[in-house]
Amino acid sequence: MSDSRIDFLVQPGGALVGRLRVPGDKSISHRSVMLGALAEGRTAAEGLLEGEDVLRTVNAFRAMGVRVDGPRAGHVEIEGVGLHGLKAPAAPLDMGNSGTAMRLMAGILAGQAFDSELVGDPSLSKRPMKRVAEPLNRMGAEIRTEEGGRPPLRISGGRALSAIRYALPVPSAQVKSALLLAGLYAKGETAVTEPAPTRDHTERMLRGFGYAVEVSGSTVRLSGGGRLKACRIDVPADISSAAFFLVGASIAPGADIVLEHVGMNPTRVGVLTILGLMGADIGIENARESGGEPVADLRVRASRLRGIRIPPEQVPLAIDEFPALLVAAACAEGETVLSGAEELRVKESDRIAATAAGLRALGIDARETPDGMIVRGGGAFRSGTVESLGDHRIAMAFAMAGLRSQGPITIRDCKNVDTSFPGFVELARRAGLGITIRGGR
Ligand SMILES: O=C(O)C1=C[C@@H](OP(=O)(O)O)[C@@H](O)[C@H](O)C1
Ligand SMILES: C=C(OP(=O)(O)O)C(=O)O
Repeated sequence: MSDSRIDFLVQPGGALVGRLRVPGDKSISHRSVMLGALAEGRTAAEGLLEGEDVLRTVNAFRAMGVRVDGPRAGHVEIEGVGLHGLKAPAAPLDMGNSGTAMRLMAGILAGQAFDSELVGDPSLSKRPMKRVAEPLNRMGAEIRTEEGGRPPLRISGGRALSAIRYALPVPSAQVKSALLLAGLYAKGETAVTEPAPTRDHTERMLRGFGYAVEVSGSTVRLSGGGRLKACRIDVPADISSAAFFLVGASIAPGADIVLEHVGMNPTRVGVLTILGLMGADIGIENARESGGEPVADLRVRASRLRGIRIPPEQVPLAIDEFPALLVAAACAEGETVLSGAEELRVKESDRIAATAAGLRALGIDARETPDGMIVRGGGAFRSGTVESLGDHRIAMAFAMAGLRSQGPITIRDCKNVDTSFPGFVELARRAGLGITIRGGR
């Protein structure tokens, strides 16, 4: 987590070939550590993501007295302290770049007997937190934000929480999860209704830890006062990390890769649906169930993509994949229209603005709209420099553009790739991308 900047330099051409496994799912990894810490007994997980975001979650629990062995080579063991066994941290808990860590931790900390504070890096410090603070305060928590609902979050302990029924104003698995986690500490039944399906890893994993969770239609319910029992977890490869290779192999002439053990949770496969509509050639092999989550190997071969109107209902199911999908759109014949995706403006960067600017820097006709983008594709990228704005997904998406570029591409400020995908450069290079790291500015 050094301050030195790095850039990526990507040479034009190449193809992606071979078999590879991308690192563990970030959403599932955060939740494994959180529920493992709050459970009774020793939880063991395999395939955990050792990205900086997840390490922030690990360190936060260590600072609250939880023993965590590892992670090493994806293996971690957590000595759970039970729902009421956390200790007051001596200093603010630093969630780094991670929105998931900050919002889910807010739900957990709202139910503790001690005061706490959640802080983040400059990117996280700009992101909206009222979306969790407001409903948690309605449950009886006392969470104060900075001006404009931004971090830090100052959480007063010792409040008795009562369950609420809450309709999420925006589709957000992070807000849903924060409320469910606070609901473990609340008197009565917490009910969260979503306007559209979002990732359901919290619901699945709570059940894996022996906690009763009821799902009917778009509403999730649980009652406070139960216990979590330690379990074993197998974390699948992250489909959001696989997405870069799904796009890269689709746009690179001659590409043929297999991505192994990819998480195929139905609330996460929007990227496959959207690429499928664009004409991508993705085969699903060896579909199986592993530790409560569906997984499969994905075989991807180069294909001619066509522009589409992205169905708005797919947006929450592919929410982190749009930087990569829009790079694919730039290589597709005709126009691609993304709408209903205003949430992209409040991620690690404004991903609509950052992706449109990056595409234009590489000679592509990309027009921003308030809630999406219109991209005219079909040609190749030209040589240029893309500002990632410190956003890991912007950096990795534009690295793949090199596969269809007429000249080298420089991508600036890429060190945050380590938040979600440590080893990206090595893995991409081994698969055939001409990518190197430059000590930046
Ligand atoms: O719950 C999660 O693990 C996540 C939910 C999504 O955020 P929102 O809930 O803000 O949409 C996603 O963008 C993020 O990368 C991970
Ligand atoms: C939005 C993301 O993560 P987070 O909200 O956890 O920072 C992401 O990984 O793309």
